[in-house]
Amino acid sequence: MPLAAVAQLTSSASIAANLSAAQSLLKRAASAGARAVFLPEACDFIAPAADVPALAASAEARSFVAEVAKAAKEHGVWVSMGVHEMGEEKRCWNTNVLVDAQGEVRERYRKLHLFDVDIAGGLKILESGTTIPGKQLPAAVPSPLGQIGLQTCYDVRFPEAALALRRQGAEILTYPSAFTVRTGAAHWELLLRARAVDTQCWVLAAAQVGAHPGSKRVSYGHAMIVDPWGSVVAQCPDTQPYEPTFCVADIDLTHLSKLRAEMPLWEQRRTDVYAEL
Ligand SMILES: O=C(O)CNC(=O)[C@H](CS)NC(=O)CCC(=O)C(=O)O
Repeated sequence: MPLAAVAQLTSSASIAANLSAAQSLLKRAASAGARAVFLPEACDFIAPAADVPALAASAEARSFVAEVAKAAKEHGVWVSMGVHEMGEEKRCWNTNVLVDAQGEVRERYRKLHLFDVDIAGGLKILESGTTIPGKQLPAAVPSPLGQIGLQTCYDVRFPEAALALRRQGAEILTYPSAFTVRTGAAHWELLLRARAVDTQCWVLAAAQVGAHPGSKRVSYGHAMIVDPWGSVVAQCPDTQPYEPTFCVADIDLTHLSKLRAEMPLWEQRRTDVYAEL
């Protein structure tokens, strides 16, 4: 059974430092036997909104995916990574890039749902200030682990997208994330387990953790792997000081097929009564 590694780390505004953290995680995960490594959202950099356009346009940011892809090839692992992809008018796409073990980009998913919230108690983030929303939901990508459906962070709150991915074949859903501490404490595990149970998919959720140097942001962490029954089968430690780390699980598709046969949700939907989502 193929082993998946799901990472947890603390990105800063230094793209070079973040690249070296990613490279070393790939090396460690590959030597632990992982066939694929899942890096969090914004693993190229996390910086104050005002600095995002210049950082995203920098040479280091533009070569980040190619450098990680080189490491993927060197270590023979697939990689999913969340990065800033420079777009138009000083805004970027928030993209989950999937690279195969030959270092070839297999898919780029641009985050559909942007985190524009103003929650009483202080949490105000306007992701659309720096980010262009994606327009497409690419089909799941066949991989040695199974069919991978790409999502990102806040997307986990929109079950329609997860159901659409399952409908066209996903067996694994990825949610590279940088959840806030407040919303994470309330909803992170609940949402990930709910999406696993709704779709009967494996859920791989890499996460940013802790205080990001050079920015006011603090991320919730708790990177985890949820099986299609909704059990949390692996989780990264929450002990401080945070170090780049990963958790692993065997991605068992026999377990998934058995579950889908025992509880055939997709044959039981009453789309004669309500609209298919
Ligand atoms: O902006 C970057 O550099 C990286 N992107 C993020 O951190 C994004 C947008 S601000 N974070 C989330 O979507 C958190 C969602 C969340 O916390 C929730 O749904 O509760």
